[in-house]
Amino acid sequence: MSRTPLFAGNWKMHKNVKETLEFLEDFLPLAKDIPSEIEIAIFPPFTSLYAAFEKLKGSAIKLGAQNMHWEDKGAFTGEISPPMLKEIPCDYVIIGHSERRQYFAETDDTVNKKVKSAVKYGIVPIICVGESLEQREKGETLSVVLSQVEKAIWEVQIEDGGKLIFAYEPIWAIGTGKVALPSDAQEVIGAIREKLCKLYGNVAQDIRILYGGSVKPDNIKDLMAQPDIDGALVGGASLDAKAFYQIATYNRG
Ligand SMILES: O=C(CO)COP(=O)(O)O
Repeated sequence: MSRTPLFAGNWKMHKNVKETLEFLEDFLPLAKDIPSEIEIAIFPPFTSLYAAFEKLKGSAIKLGAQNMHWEDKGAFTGEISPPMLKEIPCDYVIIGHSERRQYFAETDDTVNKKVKSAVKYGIVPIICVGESLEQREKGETLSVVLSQVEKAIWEVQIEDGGKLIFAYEPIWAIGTGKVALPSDAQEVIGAIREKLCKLYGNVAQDIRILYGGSVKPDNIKDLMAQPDIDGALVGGASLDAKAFYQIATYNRG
């Protein structure tokens, strides 16, 4: 079993090119100190990706995009294709973030198309799933999340667990300061892993599953203590170099 902890910074619609470079000026010297058995990735807006790539040369920090189209080219005004991300190059792409499902009409079907396309192009998708507050209060969390998982990877074949990453992000925990209880996050993430084991067999033991939703330096340690949580997809706190560094080095004293 090999699941390298991953701390992924989803910057959302924050940081232009100048601000991206300023962040990296601060973060790169700190990151030198992060042990190699921990992986860090940042997800700037599309317009900052290439500048980030240039600045990251020679460092171990990975780069990803926040979304993409599933087709490789065509008349899709405003969209970005997988080969365009490969060209930068991006290692990862976030697929199906709840903000895209909520505000940009992303469905389980388009998520599935994007996951298939990412796997085909060798960009590792970070597939986001998570329930709303209403669904949690109605006791529907596991059925909602497991259905999202199953539909996202419908007819997706993988030969090793490194090809897919999931992020469990309860919608009510995103940007609210209300982090999930580590035991609740473990319950859902453990159930996701069980589902993946049924679908993929042993390979699923190598699929990383992250937690996301109000992750901060002061709550990461308890989350990482859970057996199935393999890292975090961090929003707000990843915009600050010091806070993101503190999250990645959570196990120091
Ligand atoms: O949506 C998130 C990461 O994708 C989480 O955002 P916050 O960490 O700001 O709650």
